[in-house]
Amino acid sequence: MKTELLDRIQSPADLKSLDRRDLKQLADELRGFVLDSVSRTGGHLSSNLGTVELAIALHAVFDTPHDRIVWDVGHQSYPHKILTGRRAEMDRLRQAGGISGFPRRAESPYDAFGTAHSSTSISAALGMAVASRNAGIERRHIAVIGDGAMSAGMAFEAMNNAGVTPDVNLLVVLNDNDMSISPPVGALNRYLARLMSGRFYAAARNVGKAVLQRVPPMLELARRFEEHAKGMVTPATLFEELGFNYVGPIDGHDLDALMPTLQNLSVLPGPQFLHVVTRKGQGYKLAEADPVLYHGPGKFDPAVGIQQAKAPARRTFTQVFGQWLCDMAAQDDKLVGVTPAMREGSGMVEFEQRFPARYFDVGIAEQHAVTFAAGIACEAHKPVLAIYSTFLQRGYDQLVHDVALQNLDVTFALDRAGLVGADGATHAGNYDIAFLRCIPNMVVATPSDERETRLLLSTCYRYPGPASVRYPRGAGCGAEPGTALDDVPLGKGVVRRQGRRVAILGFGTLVQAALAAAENLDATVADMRFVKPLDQELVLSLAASHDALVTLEEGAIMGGAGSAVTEALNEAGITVPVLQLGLPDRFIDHGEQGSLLAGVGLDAKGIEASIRARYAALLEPSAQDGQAA
Ligand SMILES: Cc1ncc(C[n+]2csc(CCOP(=O)(O)OP(=O)(O)O)c2C)c(N)n1
Ligand SMILES: CC(=O)[C@@H](O)[C@H](O)COP(=O)(O)O
Ligand SMILES: [Mg+2]
Repeated sequence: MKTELLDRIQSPADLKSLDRRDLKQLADELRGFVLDSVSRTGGHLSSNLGTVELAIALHAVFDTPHDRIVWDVGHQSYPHKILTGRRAEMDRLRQAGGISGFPRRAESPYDAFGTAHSSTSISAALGMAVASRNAGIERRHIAVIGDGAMSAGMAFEAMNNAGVTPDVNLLVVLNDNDMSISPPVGALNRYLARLMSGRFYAAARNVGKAVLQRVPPMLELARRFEEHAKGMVTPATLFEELGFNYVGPIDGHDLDALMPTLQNLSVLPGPQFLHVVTRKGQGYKLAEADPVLYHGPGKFDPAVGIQQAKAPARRTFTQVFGQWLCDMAAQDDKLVGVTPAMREGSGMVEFEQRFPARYFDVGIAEQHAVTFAAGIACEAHKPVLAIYSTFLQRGYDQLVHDVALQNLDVTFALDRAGLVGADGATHAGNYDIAFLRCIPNMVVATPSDERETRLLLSTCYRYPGPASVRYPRGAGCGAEPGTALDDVPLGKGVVRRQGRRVAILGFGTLVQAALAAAENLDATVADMRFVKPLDQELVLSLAASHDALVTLEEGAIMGGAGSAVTEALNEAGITVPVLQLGLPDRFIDHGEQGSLLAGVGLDAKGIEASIRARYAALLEPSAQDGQAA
């Protein structure tokens, strides 16, 4: 692959000397490089193929890193990373010790704001703009936000605030590719489509001209209001009504349109809004045709594209959930499925096809999703909200205030619980056990394998209040989930292996590693199934029949399932040594999921080692066996 011009780019300063023709060639080279490099590492592809020209134009026009570019979500920031001195590091993208798949302040001065959860860019850029203004610093602040991310509450809140904040150097670039991960949903999306249609295009072009003439934004707005009142022009865009100067839509792959428009906007004060139209997967035919499949692929050969695996892979927990959802929906017509923009990731494709009237993709709107589910539950329907653990963090107040406080019957299917691997700390679902178990009325279930996942989903679904079932990213141990919709007694665990001296109380899929470790230790292993209600009886009986306990969970130790066990023992006035194993009090970077778990001592070997280290005296064979004899 030819990279003659790309080879000359060490930093964005090198872009300044390239003429328009060179920049276009650079775009071709950069796009080829992105495709080649993502096909070798895996990562987010379609979105990055769409931001090549935008990244070039922004860095060519603005004075980065003095000027701030804030990429929303940041999954589309690879061209930016490559242009800002990280080309050589793309080989280790999202791998342990390598660079992140998202912008990170610690990684580069060009990464103005750390992201990965969506719709934060306008708030962050506005905050920076206000700080710069107050400090008297001449600086531009640019938020680049996708049409999917634009649909979230935070983006609207920020626009609402920015539109009346005087004298801020803020430019919002809406990167509109008419796609979220899956096809976009919602009224804003429809509105954007109308904006792109001919009816609005002429009006938008006029606004563009007005901007270029440097008419002060508010005056311009007032003028158009007046004209509109007289029925002379088409209506102002929503963004203008919110106090922004709206320019566009322009072709985001056309440097001849992008460069002069950005240059003009770069000297205008006040909130500016540029609407660019791009294509997800641009330049790679297979991704253009199927941007969903190429949103976040693993490694593949670009010459042939993503291939179906020959041998059927082990079932993922997501698939187990998706199948359960369809089966339960077939049995119970009150079941309603809700996803905040994660249809594929949450395993709801088949559910949507089979039960379209009961499927709701509410957009990137976790807060709304939770309260929407609460409303459905008020009317005696049974919502199942499928949500990644990390994204439920967005809907915490809604969970407490709208669902739990009213004891509403909402089932939370929490995918990606625990360490997720390549996406890293931003996406790790490490906190849900701790933040859910402290909420009154909540049930918190932690299945240990695929079969248990199905059982606990049915159990929580039938529980007439708020209940959550958490399961990790990827495949389980291969336990056949079956087709039944049986449930299990609420708040009761089961002993999986009877041993002596030490009892391991496992919460979730680490029970499998505990069983392996227990063989060498001759320890007892209990699959606790529920963090809440906790099986107090089982905890107390294990404490009475063993010298020491170990709690095990793929979640933050602080406040987690282990804490629930120690609280129960304290309450009963029982003193027994308890070793709490789980995730430490630090953020864990990206890497391969299994290695990350091993790195924090949560594989079978690490669990055995921790238990031996803590209970060395207890496990000393001669001393104990001698006593026993
Ligand atoms: C709060 C939150 N919810 C969900 C996601 C998952 N997610 C990542 S990218 C994405 C789609 C974003 O669409 P858009 O902003 O239009 O960007 P595009 O991929 O089209 O470039 C979603 C839903 C997320 N990162 N953060
Ligand atoms: C950027 C983002 O939030 C998603 O694209 C996420 O990376 C998907 O993760 P999964 O691959 O686990 O579905
Ligand atoms: Mg989009």
